[in-house]
Amino acid sequence: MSAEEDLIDYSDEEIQPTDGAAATGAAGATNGEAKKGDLTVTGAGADKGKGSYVGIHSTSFRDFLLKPELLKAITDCGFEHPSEVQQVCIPQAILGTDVLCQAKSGLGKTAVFVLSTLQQIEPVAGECSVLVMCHTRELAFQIRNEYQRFSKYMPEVKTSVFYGGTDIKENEKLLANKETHPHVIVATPGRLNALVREKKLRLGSVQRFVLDECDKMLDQIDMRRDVQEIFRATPTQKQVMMFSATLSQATRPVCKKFMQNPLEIYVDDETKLTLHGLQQFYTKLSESEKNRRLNDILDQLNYNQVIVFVKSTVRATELDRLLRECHFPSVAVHSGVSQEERIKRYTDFKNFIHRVCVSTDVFGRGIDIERINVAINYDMPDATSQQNPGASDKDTLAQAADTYLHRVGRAGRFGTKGVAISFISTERDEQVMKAIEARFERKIDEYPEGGKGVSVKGD
Ligand SMILES: Nc1ncnc2c1ncn2[C@@H]1O[C@H](COP(=O)(O)OP(=O)(O)OP(=O)(O)O)[C@@H](O)[C@H]1O
Repeated sequence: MSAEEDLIDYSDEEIQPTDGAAATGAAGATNGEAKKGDLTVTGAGADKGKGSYVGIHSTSFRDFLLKPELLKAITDCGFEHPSEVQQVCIPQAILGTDVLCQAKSGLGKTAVFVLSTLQQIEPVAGECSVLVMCHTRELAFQIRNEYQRFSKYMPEVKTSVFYGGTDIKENEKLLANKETHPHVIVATPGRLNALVREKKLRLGSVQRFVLDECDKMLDQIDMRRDVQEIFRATPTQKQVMMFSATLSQATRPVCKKFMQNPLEIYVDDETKLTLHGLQQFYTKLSESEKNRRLNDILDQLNYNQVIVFVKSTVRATELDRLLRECHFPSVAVHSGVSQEERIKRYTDFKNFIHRVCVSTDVFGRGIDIERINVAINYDMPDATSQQNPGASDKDTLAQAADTYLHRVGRAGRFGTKGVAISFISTERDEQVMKAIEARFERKIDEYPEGGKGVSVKGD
């Protein structure tokens, strides 16, 4: 049977919606629509008032009535006030309500599910009750670290991360021993599914099922198949939460098939998806001018850390080599290096050992490195029809615009200042840029000669 034939056609699949959430948090909740800043909130518990969001207006994390252990960890992390998305989601999520959430990049979606799952957790030895999945290994690693940060004062809670490219035997060893068996598992779907299929991991105790970057995970057919298989191995009664900065009208019903009466949060006005603190530019040039221009920009801008996106692993390796030859403290992260080395490079970059990271789309979503204040599209994103057989040009351009939004969102996180610069060298690049401008109703300016007036720092 060919791989294609083997695929489950999702539209024919009957996913059993969970009903646990309906029985708990959503019980008695009314459905309606409300506004909270840039967010449109519908579904469970959204409409406790007319025309405005009248959930808990929390100016402090204390208002959520979280466990003291969590509040202490939140203070240690330096979080003072919950962000808009946290204000909207956390009060419902800690009640067990299903959540489908779109919110701008870098505004704290991770803490929504990390805090709300830790708030509800009652760890039992040898049982996993929280399952979080995302699309890349580095992101899984990062999310696990967030769990560790926030569960600092909950030593009884064990968290593990499982992803491909590492020795599966090590995962199996952890799972075979009640003493080391995690209560929270963060994983990429391929490895997780392998563990489930081999019966090394049993998911009968899962109470919370989280998908980060859910559109990416469900739009990609092979990943969706793994996610579905894993979903089916978990109990019917559970809380399901999904998150992304991009959630198209087409993807929303797919996500909702996994849920029961969810709280839905969308940024329906796409113009509100771009980050306020981020200045966006393009620069026109030929392919052969790219290296020189990158050098100039890196010399001109007073950056903290820079991420440079390229379209292939070969180009990432080459560009990184070139930058290091020019004495820029650069590192490359892509799927062409061993997994151990990839995580090492990610960690080194996060720890400021390198200032420039050349990457493929492996780092295009979710990766949170607060000192990145410049994002450069050395190669413009473009979802080709090869990657999306049958997709229309309109759809591939929309996907490229999504990729752009996620990539540039690596700079200017949590309201900080940042700069994004895109290299436009082909007609297709121009088309993609036009699609981005149209979609987000934002004119992107030409990068000024010598970087004049472009400021990347908060002063
Ligand atoms: N309430 C808060 N106060 C201060 N910092 C916060 C708060 N919430 C989150 N942060 C920080 O903001 C940064 C971005 O958060 P996070 O990575 O969760 O964003 P995100 O919404 O998942 O973005 P993306 O869509 O890019 O994945 C992180 O460094 C996080 O620690």
